[in-house]
Amino acid sequence: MITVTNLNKSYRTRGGVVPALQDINLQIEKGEIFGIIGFSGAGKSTLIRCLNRLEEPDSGTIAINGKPITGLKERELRLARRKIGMIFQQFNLFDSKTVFANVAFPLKTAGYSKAEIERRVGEILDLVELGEKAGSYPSELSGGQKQRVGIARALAGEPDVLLSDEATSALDPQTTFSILELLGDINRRLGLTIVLITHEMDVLRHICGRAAVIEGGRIVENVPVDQLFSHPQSDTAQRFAGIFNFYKNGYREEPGRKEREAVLR
Ligand SMILES: Nc1ncnc2c1ncn2[C@@H]1O[C@H](COP(=O)(O)OP(=O)(O)OP(=O)(O)O)[C@@H](O)[C@H]1O
Repeated sequence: MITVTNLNKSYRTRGGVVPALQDINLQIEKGEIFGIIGFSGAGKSTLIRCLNRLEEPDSGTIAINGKPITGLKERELRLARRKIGMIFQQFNLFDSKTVFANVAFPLKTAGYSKAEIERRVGEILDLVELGEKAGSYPSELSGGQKQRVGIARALAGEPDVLLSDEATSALDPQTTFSILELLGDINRRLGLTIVLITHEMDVLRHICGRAAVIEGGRIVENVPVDQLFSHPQSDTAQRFAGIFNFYKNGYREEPGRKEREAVLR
């Protein structure tokens, strides 16, 4: 379970202080797939990056399975982060390393034995159906395959939580669907808690049970996804749901998916 209490975060820039998150309170249950939506600049990435302290909160607390993340010293934080996997829109793979070496990397730095690394990487590559690509380099893979490597690397250390920062935004609809299927499957098989930022209502509807809507650094809605579509309350949710329903009801031949996403950004 992830518990966020009274979280605040602002950025200090040359132009002044930018409040990015204000008084965030959130509870995400173990094994849940939890969505975060909001327009560009709303604070989604800041929130998800605070969960593993890639961004340092100004105040408030975050606990994962009862263990506080905030307040940990450097070394303890490094250990805690091993149980929090993360995947990114641009995959963030090492281009000069093979698929095997990319997935093995976090295990090596965590001090796993060579035999254990061989076993674990083999297992996890099979799980993401990339067993035959172990010796390939990222440049030899499709976008969907690269993201599968990203997922495998994030899962290698057997995390409790997977954070996904727009992991499917760079992928075509069919590949997006296959990555979502994979995440859903991993969630079911491993009981992994997944926190997922998305701009795509299709993604939210397909995989998330509950979602928070962020507006101007504040959570303005935190409800089951069905409710977000049927009874959107916030301005953001109404616009997301409205645009989604507009296209769903037979206007698909108008602008394409990319234009739709542009509208949502
Ligand atoms: N490193 C930074 N320095 C200064 N301001 C920042 C920084 N990162 C984010 N911000 C500001 O904080 C606010 C929230 O940004 P954040 O990236 O969390 O939004 P987002 O909802 O993830 O947006 P997007 O969908 O465009 O990625 C914005 O006003 C943004 O300009």
